[in-house]
Amino acid sequence: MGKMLTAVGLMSGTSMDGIDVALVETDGETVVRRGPSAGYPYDARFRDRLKRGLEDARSIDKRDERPGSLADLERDLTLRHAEAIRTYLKDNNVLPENIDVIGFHGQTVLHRPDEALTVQIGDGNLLARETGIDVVYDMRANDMAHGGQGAPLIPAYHAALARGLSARKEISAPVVFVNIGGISNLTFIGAGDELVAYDSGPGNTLIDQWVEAHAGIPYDQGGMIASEGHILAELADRYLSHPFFTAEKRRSLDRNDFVPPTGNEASLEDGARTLAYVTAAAVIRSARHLPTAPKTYIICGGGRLNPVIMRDLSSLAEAAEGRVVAAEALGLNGDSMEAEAWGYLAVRSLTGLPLTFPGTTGVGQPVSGGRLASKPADALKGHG
Ligand SMILES: Nc1ncnc2c1ncn2[C@@H]1O[C@H](COP(=O)(O)OP(=O)(O)OP(=O)(O)O)[C@@H](O)[C@H]1O
Ligand SMILES: CC(=O)N[C@H]1[C@@H]2OC[C@@H](O2)[C@@H](O)[C@@H]1O[C@H](C)C(=O)O
Repeated sequence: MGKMLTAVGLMSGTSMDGIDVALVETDGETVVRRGPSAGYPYDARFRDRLKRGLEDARSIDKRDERPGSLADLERDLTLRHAEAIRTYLKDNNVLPENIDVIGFHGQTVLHRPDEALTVQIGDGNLLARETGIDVVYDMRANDMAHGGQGAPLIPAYHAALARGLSARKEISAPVVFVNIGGISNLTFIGAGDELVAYDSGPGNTLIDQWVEAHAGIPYDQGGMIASEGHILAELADRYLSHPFFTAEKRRSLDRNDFVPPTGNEASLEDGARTLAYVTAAAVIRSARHLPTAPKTYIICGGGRLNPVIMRDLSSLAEAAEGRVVAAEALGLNGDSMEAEAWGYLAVRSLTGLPLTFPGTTGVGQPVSGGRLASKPADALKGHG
């Protein structure tokens, strides 16, 4: 076993709902301990600023450009991450000097894999100065520079978790991890640790945008709105016949690749119901491109908290002899898994281990990645 490091991962995902923080102890291969985790939600005003940031990012053609509001937003986003770290460490009685590295995802504001362009805002150097901890950030860029899609990156961590689960009797192989965040992605672990992963379709973003526009709320909590509606077959078919599902090659998704229905296409309830179905059916449809049909689907991400999505997923998976389990049923944490992954990947980056593989992002050969921002030489900064 290599040198054991303690890493804290920070994730601000495509749902733009807040910052997830989690701790892992790892040598970059084996995850020895998963520590405490926490979520720090963004307030509505900051979410609106992030949404404006996505608009401003549309004009970027070089990844270090920061047009419009983006420079200010990057700074404020980073300061919010620093605050999240401080609160997390204090609440969990962890001293900053006991953390070897922070894995910092930042916020994706633009993702155009066909143009080899992916932009995550987040200032690693500022975060290192603010926290007094080394930071590994910008972990998608090197994959793209080597011909990969730049996403998904979590599969290496899923593979490490799967190694720890292999003895569990309730799991039949092959296993697939499904992350239902803003966008959904899946990681298939086949015989001999074969790793195949890709984005699988819209996750919660369409539902979130729909209920925000029609009910002024950020998401359909507990699927309550969807459970009052009916699936509109024609609308569902329109989403599920998108060329994304039938294309020869798997590609990673940008938040704006799928757009919500227009206002008069459905009632609030029928829209939410149909989009929940689309989320589930997109996963199963994308799973058709896997080498063999999965027997166990392990569900992570916020979408697992929507029972309407989970019921649809279960019945669609059962029809193909698969079984759906939430991450918690296996002792995993479906909310903090991405943050854990970013901590794990930061340690892999420090040790030069690959973050991505031909089977996960389409990169030509396994590559490492990430940039290191070292903590200030004069050790810990005060927080004033
Ligand atoms: N209790 C709940 N009931 C229904 N849906 C929920 C619940 N809690 C969270 N969600 C959904 O999950 C979303 C957040 O999921 P998650 O935090 O996994 O996304 P993310 O990390 O931002 O996305 P990505 O994985 O695409 O980067 C919310 O926007 C919401 O739609
Ligand atoms: C470009 C980008 O930020 N992509 C995200 C997004 O959210 C889910 C899906 O699309 C996945 O490809 C990725 O995040 C996960 C955590 C990943 O890279 O593994």
